[in-house]
Amino acid sequence: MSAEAEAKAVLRRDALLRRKAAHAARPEDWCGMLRGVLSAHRGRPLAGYMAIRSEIDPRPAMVGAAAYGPVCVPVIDGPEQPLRFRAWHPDAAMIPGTFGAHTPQDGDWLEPEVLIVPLVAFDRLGGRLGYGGGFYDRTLQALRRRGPVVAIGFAYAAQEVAALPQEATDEPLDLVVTEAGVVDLPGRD
Ligand SMILES: Nc1nc2c(c(=O)[nH]1)N(C=O)[C@@H](CNc1ccc(C(=O)N[C@@H](CCC(=O)O)C(=O)O)cc1)CN2
Ligand SMILES: Nc1ncnc2c1ncn2[C@@H]1O[C@H](COP(=O)(O)OP(=O)(O)OP(=O)(O)O)[C@@H](O)[C@H]1O
Repeated sequence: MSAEAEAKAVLRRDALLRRKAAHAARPEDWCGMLRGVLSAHRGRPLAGYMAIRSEIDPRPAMVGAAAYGPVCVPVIDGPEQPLRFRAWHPDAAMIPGTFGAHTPQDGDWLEPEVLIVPLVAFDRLGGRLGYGGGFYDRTLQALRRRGPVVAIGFAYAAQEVAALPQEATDEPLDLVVTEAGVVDLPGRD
């Protein structure tokens, strides 16, 4: 393991503990800020996600967005493969997917232009730490080669860390939204 990967493993453990505590505290309106940000992107194909464990739940914002345009959620194609995205709507039949996140039982495959990205930790440069599969890095790299995308990290404010170690394959977030507001990313303005 590289030094960066080892440092990430330590940060991941600590950030997951803070995420758990934030999730257990059940903030009253955790999704209003995300809804506000997404209102600027109405009608564009949007990828959400089905929350697992203590992830902050974007579903209320996805339900809102589904009234204006296509919404999809990630499906794992295989290890070391970019994610694929299947159309989702509030009544879609869901089945358990790899690693526990639910995925639509059937439906069209979509290419999102706006993505709500789950994460374990973020920093103020748009750095993101996930579960370590590299899925979103590969996915954002592939999507950005094809056209402009907006990657919106969604997290509890408690998941912020001072600085994440950067690996060459890390794909930055364009924006980070928490239950408390839009995080200022000075390095990305
Ligand atoms: N809600 C949600 N959906 C998502 C993701 C996510 O982070 N959150 N993903 C984002 O990529 C993909 C799923 N990727 C995941 C990859 C690993 C683990 C996981 O639990 N890993 C174990 C270690 C597994 C191992 O090493 O064998 C762990 O962290 O304990 C979870 C999700 C696609 N869908
Ligand atoms: N585009 C890529 N091409 C090849 N390898 C990659 C790519 N993106 C990531 N990886 C590999 O995947 C490993 C895991 O990446 P990282 O720790 O950044 O995952 P993560 O962003 O935390 O996970 P996830 O996105 O699945 O939630 C990296 O160490 C890297 O070797």
